[in-house]
Amino acid sequence: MIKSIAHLGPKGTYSEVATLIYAQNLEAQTGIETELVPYPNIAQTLLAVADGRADVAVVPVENSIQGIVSMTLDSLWELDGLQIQQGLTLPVVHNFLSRGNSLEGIKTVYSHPQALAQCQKWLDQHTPDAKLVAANSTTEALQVVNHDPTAGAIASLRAAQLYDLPIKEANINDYPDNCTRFWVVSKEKKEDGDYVSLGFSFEKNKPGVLVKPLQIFAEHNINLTRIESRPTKRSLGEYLFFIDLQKKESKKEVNLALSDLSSLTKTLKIFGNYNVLNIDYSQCENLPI
Ligand SMILES: O=C(O)C(=O)Cc1ccccc1
Repeated sequence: MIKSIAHLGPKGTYSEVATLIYAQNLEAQTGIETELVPYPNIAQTLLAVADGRADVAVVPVENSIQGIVSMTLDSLWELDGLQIQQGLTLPVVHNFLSRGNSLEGIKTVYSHPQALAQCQKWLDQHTPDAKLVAANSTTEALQVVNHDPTAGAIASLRAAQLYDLPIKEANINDYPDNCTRFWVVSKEKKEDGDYVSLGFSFEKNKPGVLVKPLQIFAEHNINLTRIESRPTKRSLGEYLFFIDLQKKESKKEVNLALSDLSSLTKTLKIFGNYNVLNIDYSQCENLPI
């Protein structure tokens, strides 16, 4: 039974928005109330599930403009036993919040690195001389912004409402249709779902080492929807590989491919079988304050 849900905080983050919607859907299905618990960064959010303090965690994993959230993949690899239960795709609409009178007076802009990067063109055009300060989340620095009229932040509509901060400019994304994929993670093993996410490492990275794994998926007619490499942190040039694949029609083929893959790799971790819920932006506008 899910009672405690960990998410990247403080309140008002896009992670909290995704978590609130997930919790609303869960409570509608089970009738059980849940408690949302904010954590200061993604690693601690996932650790809370790994060590049993929370039942599930909701963490960002990929953005349509900036790609992967590396801390999520790195933490999932390092923490054993975590399984993806569900994917959530959230439309992300960034706003520029500040108490300052004009954009010309802005000297510092705070936000999560992904949010800063997703609005880089807007920042270059409107606050070119401001110092950009990366924070653990879009809302970590809102107390500072609330007391310094030369400071601004990139954050959600919900954050503006929660911290009573004026929106100087709304929807400053560099590209329309900005979406972030979140994973709902717990210790429960799940066998069904249209998607599978996995990670693997080799004894030694040598030329062509990736050819055989890719051949295995091709021979089993399996569609890979994402492939990423991440440093092993052991030595420069040594990589881990993360793959998302679609399992829709070929559950048997996927299981055969994963069996073939396990004989090629030093470590193979299946992070889960899951489905993805696409959240409509209208669901983000009427959340409880
Ligand atoms: O910091 C937040 O609000 C998060 O939830 C991480 C994030 C940052 C930017 C886009 C999507 C998620």
